[in-house]
Amino acid sequence: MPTLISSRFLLLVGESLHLRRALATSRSVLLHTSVKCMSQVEPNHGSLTLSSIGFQTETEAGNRSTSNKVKQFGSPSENLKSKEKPFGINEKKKKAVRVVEKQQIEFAPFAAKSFPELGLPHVLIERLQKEGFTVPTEVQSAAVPTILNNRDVIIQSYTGSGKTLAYLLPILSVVGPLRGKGGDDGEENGKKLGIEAVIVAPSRELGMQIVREFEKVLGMDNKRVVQQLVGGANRTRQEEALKKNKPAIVVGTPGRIAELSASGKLRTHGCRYLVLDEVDELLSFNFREDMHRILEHVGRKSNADPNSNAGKSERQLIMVSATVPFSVVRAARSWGCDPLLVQAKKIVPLETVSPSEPVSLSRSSLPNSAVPSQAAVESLPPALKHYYCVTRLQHKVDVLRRCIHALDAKFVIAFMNHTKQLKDVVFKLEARGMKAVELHGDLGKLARSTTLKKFKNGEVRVLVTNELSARGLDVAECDLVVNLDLPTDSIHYAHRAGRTGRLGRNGTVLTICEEPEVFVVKKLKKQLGIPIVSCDFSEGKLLVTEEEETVSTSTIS
Ligand SMILES: Nc1ncnc2c1ncn2[C@@H]1O[C@H](COP(=O)(O)OP(=O)(O)OP(=O)(O)O)[C@@H](O)[C@H]1O
Repeated sequence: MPTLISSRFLLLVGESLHLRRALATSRSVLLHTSVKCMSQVEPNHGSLTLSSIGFQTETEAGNRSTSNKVKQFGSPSENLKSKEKPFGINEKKKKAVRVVEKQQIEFAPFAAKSFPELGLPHVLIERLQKEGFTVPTEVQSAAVPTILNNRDVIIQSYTGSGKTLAYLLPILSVVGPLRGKGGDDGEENGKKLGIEAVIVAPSRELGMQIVREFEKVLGMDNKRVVQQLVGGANRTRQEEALKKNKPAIVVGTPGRIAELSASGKLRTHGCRYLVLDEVDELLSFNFREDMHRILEHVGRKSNADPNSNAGKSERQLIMVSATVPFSVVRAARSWGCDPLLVQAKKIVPLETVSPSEPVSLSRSSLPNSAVPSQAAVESLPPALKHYYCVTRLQHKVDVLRRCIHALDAKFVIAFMNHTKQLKDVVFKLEARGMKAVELHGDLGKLARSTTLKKFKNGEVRVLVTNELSARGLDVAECDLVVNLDLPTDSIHYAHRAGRTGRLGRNGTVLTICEEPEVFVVKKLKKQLGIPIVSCDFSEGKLLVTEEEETVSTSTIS
């Protein structure tokens, strides 16, 4: 039975962060369970500065816990101070979190111009430079120091804004061969510590992409520090690799991680970081059981007395997505410890987020509203152009082809809702001399990765796919996304659209629909707060036909 504890009561009695964590972790709150105390939120404290939450540079970065094996970076006096406090956040800083007044966040490191400003270890910065990463994105500027300061977070920022590095860098600052001076050497009294970071992603593709991002930063020599545990791959081989390589970081899908954990082949009780990437998807009904196991076991000491606070979760919880409905906020409050919401230029305590002010794209709060939510816009890359074109069902592929020619798009992702129809579209495009390929969950693992490779290296121009590719797929060059079928809601629209315009690039999104579906597009337009302009294609050009816009003829470059 869930134990319901009033957050107001907790705050009134002035419990320590440590106690809050213990209470939070001792609750047996089911995913999606509505926790009553959540309605009793603190008054709005406004945004926080990084310094007010204790942001420090490499020489100061704090430790999470006295019992945690990770040592401090930096000065001994700072270390000593931190050791006296649970979770490395001293009382002063804790207070600052509680009483901070509304204030604009305009100064560094939100606008950090280089990675060294974020307090990362030197050796890690060198690796980043080698890989061509020199300037952090805004969300990285906000998230890296916050995570380094041991805070539980939800990271919300638009698609393609670099959220993966935003959590990967602070983890690699502490775990593995690129860690800072005081980081964890992966051993205690000569014994290997085991898994120190678990990263969960909702699909194999996304899991593998995250592994590639880790490998990019780690470099070839250190690849074995991270291991993928995705479903569909050979489980025995994964178990053998776990035994042989003793990775410090695993990245996988909920099913496989939960399976290996239940069989005792994956020991994560001492784990320090739990990352839930695309968290809103992970908290969906499909993953409920596996996620429950993961949340209950990762970073939880197996021999801890359930009635005692000692040995309770020391893990740091990091939740990530471009779309954060209120269910995620609720889950973070239940499973995390005083979590912060980290966005590109803003950090606020989660307590200040209420259901009526969604973080972004809350299904429940944006039904028929004519007023776009500012937060909703934050899920989409700012440089995207959105169009829709009305046609008959049988002409959709023809419109797609004409659009590709008009925009001279080179890397096109076309979304449909049903797997069966993908083949037909591929066939029609190929028949008209346009290289296309289908990608969906019914393909085997090998076929899926071969298909993706072909698309990424430009062998095929159009990837015809379904919702599988809507989240996380990172093809920098993708310049056009087409909805051949309407997405089910604004969340799905945002994730599909986010496959283009990545990291500040230009991109176009075209929704091809039939006349009776136009009202859905108009609804999406309102919910997202973006112009989705009616268009047509003629003589190799895109013609804007929206009445309320100035009717103009334009070629989009
Ligand atoms: N600071 C940076 N400088 C240059 N490239 C970067 C930087 N940060 C991230 N990237 C690159 O940008 C691309 C997009 O990053 P990433 O996939 O993490 O975005 P995202 O916000 O997680 O997107 P989505 O929400 O769609 O999953 C990746 O190829 C990544 O390597």
